[in-house]
Amino acid sequence: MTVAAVKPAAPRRRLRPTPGLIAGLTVMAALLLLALVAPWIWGDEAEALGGTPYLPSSSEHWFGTDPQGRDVLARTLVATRTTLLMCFGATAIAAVGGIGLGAAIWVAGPRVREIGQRLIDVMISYPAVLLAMIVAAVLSPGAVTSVVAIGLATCPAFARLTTNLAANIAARDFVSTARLLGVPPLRLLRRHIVPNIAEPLLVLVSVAFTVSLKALSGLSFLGIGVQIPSYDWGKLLADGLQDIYNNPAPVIGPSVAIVLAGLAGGLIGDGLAAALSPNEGGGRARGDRAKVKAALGALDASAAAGAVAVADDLVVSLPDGTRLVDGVSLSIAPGEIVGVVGESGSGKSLTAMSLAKLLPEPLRSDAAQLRVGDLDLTGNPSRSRLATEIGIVYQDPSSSFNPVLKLGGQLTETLRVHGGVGRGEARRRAVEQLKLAHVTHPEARMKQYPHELSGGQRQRAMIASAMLTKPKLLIADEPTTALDVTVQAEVLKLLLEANERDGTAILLISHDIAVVSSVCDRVLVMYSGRLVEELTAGQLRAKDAQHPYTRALLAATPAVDEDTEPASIPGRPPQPADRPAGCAFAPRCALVRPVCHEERPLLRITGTGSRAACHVVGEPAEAGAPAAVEAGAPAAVHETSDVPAGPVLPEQGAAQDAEETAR
Ligand SMILES: Nc1ncnc2c1ncn2[C@@H]1O[C@H](COP(=O)(O)OP(=O)(O)OP(=O)(O)O)[C@@H](O)[C@H]1O
Repeated sequence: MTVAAVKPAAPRRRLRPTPGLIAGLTVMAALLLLALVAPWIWGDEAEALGGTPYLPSSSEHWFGTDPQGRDVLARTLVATRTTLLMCFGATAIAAVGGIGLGAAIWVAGPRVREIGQRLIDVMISYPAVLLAMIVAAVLSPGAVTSVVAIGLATCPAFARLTTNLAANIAARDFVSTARLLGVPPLRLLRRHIVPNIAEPLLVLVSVAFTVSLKALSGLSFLGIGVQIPSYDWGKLLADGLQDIYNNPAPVIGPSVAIVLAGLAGGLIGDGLAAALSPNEGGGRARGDRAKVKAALGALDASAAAGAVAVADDLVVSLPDGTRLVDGVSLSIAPGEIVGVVGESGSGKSLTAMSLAKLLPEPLRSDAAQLRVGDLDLTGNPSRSRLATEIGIVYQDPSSSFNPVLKLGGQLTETLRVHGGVGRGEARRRAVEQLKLAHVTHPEARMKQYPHELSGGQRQRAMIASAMLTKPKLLIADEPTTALDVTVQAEVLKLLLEANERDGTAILLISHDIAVVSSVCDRVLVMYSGRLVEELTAGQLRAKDAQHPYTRALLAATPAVDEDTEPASIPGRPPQPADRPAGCAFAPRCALVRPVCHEERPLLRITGTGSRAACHVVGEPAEAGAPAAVEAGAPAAVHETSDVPAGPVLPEQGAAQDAEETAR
């Protein structure tokens, strides 16, 4: 599997500075300049004693004088340095500590993560200033104590945002791919998670600056912040308050300064949030569904010796024992293209992800046998072998690649990390694969970010990436669903080319019966986490399906070359937790018998050579019994013979193909 990247790079995003951002940055730059020069220019004036205390505003002292007769304007300007230094210090502690804490919680296992998140929630529910006041009161009051206290009190906000954003990014396809590549958690965090959550964290930094400013000024105002002879704006505000009813001038200077700095922080935060919007780019062309069919032809079934992938009695379950995939057995021969169809939630993706050992937490898989080649997936298989022997193409090309890394690095990483291939050779092979995948300007693409490619080009690049190590098994999970139909046809053609060229077996998951029946050799039909029928693509094309569910699916598929209206399947599949004891399809099946509610039907070879899990298939049709579906239903159901549960061996699949050919 070939995806993740080598060198983190700054995201190439279209920065659209808003007037607010420009204003905020300008004010902040002016304040920073002031912080730099004010102590040199007005330092002496600000410290000079001997003046008249509590002087009102005058041309000599714009904001009057303080209780010691010092010029308040000069002191306000000089206090800029201390105030900003404290704010930046507290913000840095909050950001570094909070992001570190959030990252540590995310990297830790699910149990620690849950406890950590609860603790953060509790910490956040206490106001930061209150927390800081307690810390400042317990330790001796002073500038450093206040900075540490406010920094620590703001940490939980960063920690919570980090864990939430990390969890969000961790669910993305490119992170799954990196996990498949065996990237350790810390590296995953540094390379794939942090760069992708940097923008919202940056916005939080500016918010934290404003929060720190208010909190630190508040602590100094209350007398538990900066202590004499040091002073910040909060301390100046407290000094001015002593005679505010007679002489309000001294509070104006520090008040204006606090408002200005707070406003600058807020404007920068809002401006950054608005300006840093990613450019997904790429419009979609229009097309015609018929071209999908026209562009594609069926392939001959592979007749190789040993299965390249086997799942025997695969169960994927939730921690409470609910079975999301319930006893699926399948096998894929080398070079074979096996399709998996079924309604949404039928367990297609979880079955496929089990074969890549990429189940999301907290799901677990159990199987009598689960392997790809000789790689036993029930244990702890070599990550390196997993990465090179299994390729994955995801549904959404926009989330398949890490958006902040250039394609070149992402394409070459597996070869370099797991194949021991040098940088130059890895790039050469990546460019070659891009060419094979008909990616335009492959050399230039290597230097581009994913968002600079159209959806179709990205999916081609994804296929090139997945094929770089010449995997034994390529899992394509709805690879065309997010694409326009004309691009769909080209992408499917690419998969076929890769299959023909390298003999890679493909597990193709799709909602679209037309797609699987034109591309695949064999098709598995899933319903409610179970395999209900297994038939050849030829049988599917001929609408020679046996299971009432498959026939209903066929009838519900709109045909471009027929006038018949597609028939919808009444009802909905059961939730995995409410799956009925007998046949899961029974509540929706027009051919249902009492036995269907009581006994789970086993997969049995039918008279046509397919395998169907149905009590009714093979039984003589009852007089007057309603057809399962109006359209696409065969004239009669065929005889069946029981077969033991377990994966269909390649020989069995080949026998079915031979049988079909003979017919
Ligand atoms: N991480 C998860 N936690 C809990 N339940 C899950 C999780 N992932 C999937 N499921 C549930 O498992 C069942 C099978 O999901 P799966 O994604 O395999 O279905 P699917 O056939 O691939 O559906 P779709 O075509 O919509 O992708 C569904 O009921 C789904 O809600």
